Amino acid sequence: MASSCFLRQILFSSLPTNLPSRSDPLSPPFPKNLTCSAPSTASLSISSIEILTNSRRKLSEVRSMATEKGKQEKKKVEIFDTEENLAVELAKYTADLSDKYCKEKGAFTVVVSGGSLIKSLRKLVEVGSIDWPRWHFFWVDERVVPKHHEDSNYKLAYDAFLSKVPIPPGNVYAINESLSAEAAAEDYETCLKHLVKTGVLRVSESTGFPKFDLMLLGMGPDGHVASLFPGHGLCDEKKRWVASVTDSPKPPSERITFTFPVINSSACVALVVCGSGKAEAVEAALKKTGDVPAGCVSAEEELVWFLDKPACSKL
Ligand SMILES: O=C1O[C@H](COP(=O)(O)O)[C@@H](O)[C@H](O)[C@H]1O
Repeated sequence: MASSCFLRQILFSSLPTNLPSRSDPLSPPFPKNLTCSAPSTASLSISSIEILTNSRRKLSEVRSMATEKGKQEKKKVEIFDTEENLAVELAKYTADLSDKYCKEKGAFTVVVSGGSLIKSLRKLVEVGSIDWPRWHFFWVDERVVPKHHEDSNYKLAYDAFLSKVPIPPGNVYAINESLSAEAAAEDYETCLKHLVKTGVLRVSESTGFPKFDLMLLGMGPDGHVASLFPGHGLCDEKKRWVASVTDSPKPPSERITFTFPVINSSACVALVVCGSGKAEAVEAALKKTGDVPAGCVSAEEELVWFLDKPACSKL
């Protein structure tokens, strides 16, 4: 396949001259002082990115350098001609992982964000072979609003997805929105700890944080993931599994969010980003032209960026 492919290589260590550099005045005003609290074994040093094109899509694959433990995490960037194609491939990717984990361990633990990701999951409900009763469904972040509120990530997922598939209600872990943000975060963390004890949720051997099978994440135009915003101190959280936010720059201000150590202990992470409005943040995350939370995301086994063409227009 590679022979019929267009191949382009970008070396992260020496950026192409036609692309804005870190100090370029046209670069987005992303903070430069963000540090990530990824577990030590997930600390990565990206060496290069290869972009391959076939008739249907571009496929780029980033191989990270070895982690401290010598294990190689696989990074891929998949670029699709249209959001429709992206949605089809995202459904296949998720269904394949569901199949693998349901066979291997009898359950599939899946985490979703809110936002535009949910629309891109629409093709999943059409996949006939998924063993839905074995799914356990979580949110990487949630707004502290009633479940019927327009801002609720639960409502978004329920209306578009959960109401259409037979995941047992007992396997859907929504937050207790009657609590304060702080108490709701504690409550969710307690729930995760209980699921670890009962064997529903495994724990990463290298980090001690819960290890979800798949995390499906969106990214905001400012490069935020979950409710971890650029320059916010929570990006540095090292101990808590779930944290509260009371000063979210994007309304509503009260939220709860998984922390980076939890996100980055996942077996697989799919970062799904569409639209030209996010191209600068994609560039910042992948080419390190700015410090954005999305650039701190990693996975223990595989991280895949699903991008449409407008979102990768600055790569
Ligand atoms: O506030 C949030 O925003 C992000 C990104 O949303 P998008 O609509 O720009 O894709 C989302 O991933 C997060 O879950 C949500 O709470």
